Amino acid sequence: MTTRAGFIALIGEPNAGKSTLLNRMVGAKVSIVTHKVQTTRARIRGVAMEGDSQLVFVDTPGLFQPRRRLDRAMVAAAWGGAADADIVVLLIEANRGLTEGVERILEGLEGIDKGRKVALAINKIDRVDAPVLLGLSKEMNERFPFAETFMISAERGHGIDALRQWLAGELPEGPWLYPEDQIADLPMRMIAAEMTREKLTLRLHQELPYQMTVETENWEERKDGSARIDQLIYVVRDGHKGIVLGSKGETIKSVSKAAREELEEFLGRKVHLFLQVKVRPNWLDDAERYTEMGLEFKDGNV
Ligand SMILES: Nc1nc2c(ncn2[C@@H]2O[C@H](COP(=O)(O)OP(=O)(O)OP(=O)(O)O)[C@@H](O)[C@H]2O)c(=O)[nH]1
Repeated sequence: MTTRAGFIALIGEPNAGKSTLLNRMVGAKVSIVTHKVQTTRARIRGVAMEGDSQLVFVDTPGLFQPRRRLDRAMVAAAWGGAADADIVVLLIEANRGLTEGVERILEGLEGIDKGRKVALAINKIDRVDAPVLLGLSKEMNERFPFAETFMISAERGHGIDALRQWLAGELPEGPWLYPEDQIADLPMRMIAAEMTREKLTLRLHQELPYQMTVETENWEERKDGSARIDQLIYVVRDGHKGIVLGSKGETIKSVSKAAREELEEFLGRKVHLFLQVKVRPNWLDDAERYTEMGLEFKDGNV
């Protein structure tokens, strides 16, 4: 059996339908997966199997906020995430066409490695007539050398199978990146920890490397419908603690706010999030905890 596996970066303007498409592609199994292959540049949004191919979808947050200096770094990281992927899928809205935002993305795509396959998926085809759609497809393909064009409706499920099958066939040959039994939804506590870890990584960019972990220590459902979540952030050195806290606790405060907001959106209710930073010098050696976190340890990298 020849297996294939690889990363697919799904990019597009806000509201293009990325989440809807992801849900379609990976079915009920949209999961936030923590793994050694997790990069700081892209986050893993879900894993799908198609025949003998494993499709790992990544998301590149930050393509659209290049205002402040930090944000520019995030945008650069986001493009790095797309460049790391085996295939990039640009999702656009049929009813909006080649907007300024799409144009900006195309300019970004021109900057990444020419060998990378970029597919175009025109979404929301239920909103336009065929001639408009064909015109847009032509215009887009004249503007950029897409490897393939798909016309889909993520919401209604049209064209999704064709896209998934094409992706499966285009991924490089190689072993699966995730054991099959890991492609299930992660427990909520782990997802919550991963959200905080992601916010930390985004906020700290490259200042703080992989040697940091977040664990959900306590989860309390409150009578008013909200949840109280306590998490511990483990760093390996004393010096890292200061970086995570930031001056006057600014960094941890903004991380906490961002993570809380995402959790509230995810859970659909109010969340009280409490973060604490602890130094645990030898956590890398602690195989048991590692397994608990769903991580694998290999060659000194996480
Ligand atoms: N008519 C129509 N609406 C769609 C289709 N796919 C997605 N939508 C709608 O478009 C809106 C945005 O979809 P999302 O999946 O949240 O878009 P997104 O790209 O993840 O958005 P951000 O999270 O803001 O980046 C939602 O209201 C969807 O229901 C489609 O095929 N047809």
